[in-house]
Amino acid sequence: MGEYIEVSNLCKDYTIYKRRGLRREKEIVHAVRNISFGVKKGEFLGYIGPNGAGKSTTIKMLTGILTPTSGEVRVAGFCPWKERRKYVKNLGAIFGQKTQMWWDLPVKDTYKVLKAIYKVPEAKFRKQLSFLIDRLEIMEFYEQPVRQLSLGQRMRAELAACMIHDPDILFLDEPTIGLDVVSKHRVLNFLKELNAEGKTIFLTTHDLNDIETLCREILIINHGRLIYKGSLTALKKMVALPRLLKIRLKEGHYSLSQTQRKFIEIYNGNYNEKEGEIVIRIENSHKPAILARKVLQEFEIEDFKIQDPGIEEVVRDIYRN
Ligand SMILES: Nc1ncnc2c1ncn2[C@@H]1O[C@H](COP(=O)(O)OP(=O)(O)OP(=O)(O)O)[C@@H](O)[C@H]1O
Repeated sequence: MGEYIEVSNLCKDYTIYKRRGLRREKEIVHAVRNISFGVKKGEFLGYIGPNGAGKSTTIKMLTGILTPTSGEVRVAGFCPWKERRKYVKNLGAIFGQKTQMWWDLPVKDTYKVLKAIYKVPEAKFRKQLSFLIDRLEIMEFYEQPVRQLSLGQRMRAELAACMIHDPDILFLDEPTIGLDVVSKHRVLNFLKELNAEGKTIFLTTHDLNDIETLCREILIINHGRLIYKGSLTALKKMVALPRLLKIRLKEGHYSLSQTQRKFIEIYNGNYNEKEGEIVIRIENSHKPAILARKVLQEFEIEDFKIQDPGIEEVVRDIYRN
């Protein structure tokens, strides 16, 4: 195939034990079920799916932390769990929920330890470190122990840590979790820059706006199965959800008459009385112009707009199937 990341028929089962009265019963959880896909070098791939879909399990197998129940994976020519030693030189990984840094060490010492672990030559280390410090604005907390950092600072420090050895591939499992707008912006810009320079990035996140900003390709996983691979634009076309008509009522007209309520009901709309906002899905059977005219006759309107469904809605619709 010649893909940079090649995954074929990948499966992972976990065995769990559940108590049933006095007996302990064995149960198999099929976390990843027969997944196959390929990723090209330099791609920025978004790996998304609802809670418990199997995202982290997949990333753990791709980074060699977990051995699959069956199936094959090749990343940059390596089998991650069999050739982990050699493989990690090419690899940077972040698991947003856990830190990979040493809690009591100052940030700068963490980087020195990593330099030694990855045997990074001094000159290369200095160059890479100054690049990371600059882009991720690390200087302000460089001397502080990791445990004193804010979440946003820690995530930036963490991102730098996984890149000390300048790897070609990054696996990022929720790298923007809990970040404020400013920190997040910084991290996303940095990832964009890395990708533009040729790094292959595999990103997992629940933040679909991040995906929309960054990823050309997405994979969607649900109940351990791959249910979509392709571009976001193609996905939106495929799902083709109806557009939304959003109507804001004039202040003082938020409490609706019987007829107005009936109107909303007929069009299967929703009404938020606190905001004075009506939302109606424009189904194919509706003629938008006629619908708009009727709305204008029926309500005292401040403003209205027609919106395409956002990525959130498109993906939610896919998860449902
Ligand atoms: N160590 C484990 N032992 C048993 N079951 C597990 C283990 N790790 C994960 N699972 C189960 O496997 C399934 C997939 O979990 P996984 O963590 O891969 O999902 P996820 O898509 O990353 O979810 P989230 O978005 O919530 O992080 C879930 O049903 C989960 O309960």
